Amino acid sequence: MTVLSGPLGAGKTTVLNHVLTADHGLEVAVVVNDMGEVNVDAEHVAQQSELAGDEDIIELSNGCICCRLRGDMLEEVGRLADRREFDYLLVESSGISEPIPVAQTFAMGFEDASFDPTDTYALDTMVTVVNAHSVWESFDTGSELTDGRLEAHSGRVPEEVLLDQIEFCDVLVLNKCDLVPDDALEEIEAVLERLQPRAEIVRTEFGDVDPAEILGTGRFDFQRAQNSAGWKHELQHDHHHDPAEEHGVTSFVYERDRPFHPERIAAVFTSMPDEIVRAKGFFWSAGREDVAMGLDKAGTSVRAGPSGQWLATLPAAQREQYFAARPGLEDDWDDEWGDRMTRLVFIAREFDEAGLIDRLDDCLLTDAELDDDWETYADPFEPQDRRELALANE
Ligand SMILES: Nc1nc2c(ncn2[C@@H]2O[C@H](COP(=O)(O)OP(=O)(O)OP(=O)(O)O)[C@@H](O)[C@H]2O)c(=O)[nH]1
Repeated sequence: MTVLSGPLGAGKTTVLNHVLTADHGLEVAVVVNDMGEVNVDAEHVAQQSELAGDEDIIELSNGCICCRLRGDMLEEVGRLADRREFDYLLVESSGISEPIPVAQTFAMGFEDASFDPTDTYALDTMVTVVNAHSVWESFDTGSELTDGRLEAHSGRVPEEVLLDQIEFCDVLVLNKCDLVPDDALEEIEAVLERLQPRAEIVRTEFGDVDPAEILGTGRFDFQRAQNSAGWKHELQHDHHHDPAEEHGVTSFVYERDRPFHPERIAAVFTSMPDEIVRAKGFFWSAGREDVAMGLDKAGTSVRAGPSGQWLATLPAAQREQYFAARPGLEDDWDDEWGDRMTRLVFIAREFDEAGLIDRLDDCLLTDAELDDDWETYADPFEPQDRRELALANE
């Protein structure tokens, strides 16, 4: 089976229709998840598809298959498998579906569901369809990557969901290429490659993808997909390399073991230039030695705040387990501060890297400030009891 993800209007249904009517010799069943009251998408698919009789298309409306409808989705595809013979299942997720739980549901099943998909289905390819035109416009004008037409979902903004969809997939279909000049397409692809180095990128107009690019590719692997985000790649590999720039797209890791002044760093985070398409990682904010702060910038949306634990705050026995599991971890240990430090990845286009590094360095505590009582600093980040925090969309 193949799952199609991507924001509203990117062209998922167009791709689906193209594949259903293409000549690939496979009998394809379809699941469409639409958030609307009326399932417009499924009607649309049914009209266009020669294969489609009533029973070929399952509609799941009024909920999202990444959360509320996980169990319903499995039960429906279970019934489908009992009822009919077909070769391949195509799932079109709603624009706001987060791809990881959807993939998890199919690859591993879901506790509350009576149907175990792993007996019948094999998740083969996670495809994300992106709208080349809206990405291009966002580069030009600094507007949102998603053309703002998605609703927020589980507290997240559309651009965060889109970044998840890009970072967790096997194939990226860059659709609506007819609306964008060729040289712009190269830059868009260069950014997508930075965000997601592992995915195959396929350019399409009106969803005219070769079915072999998205059906039966054998590309999906849960572990690999989960680790394939460009920012993870940067964090986990040589931090100090200077990759060749392609079309002005750079990525770099900022690493320091001195804490930030909370107000100064918050000011920088809320005013990061639009050229920074993605930023991710953790940082040390003076006065918050109890918690690792996280930074998450997806397009124009920025969040920063408490997001994880320093190993230094764990009981010694538990910490030893981490050391045992991750050789090298102990080497960076500071006698006084343990693993508290900052490590942030930035992926940006046409961008003054040295300028940003200077701005970040200006946020580090000065030698004099190191002697301050950091607890007295005003803290612009959300309180501890809320994991996700708040600089969103200022
Ligand atoms: N110019 C242009 N228009 C396209 C292309 N692909 C799709 N469209 C149009 O874009 C609109 C949205 O396409 P859909 O396939 O419905 O998008 P979707 O991702 O399924 O959107 P939802 O189902 O609403 O979430 C339709 O009017 C399509 O005709 C393309 O490559 N170029």
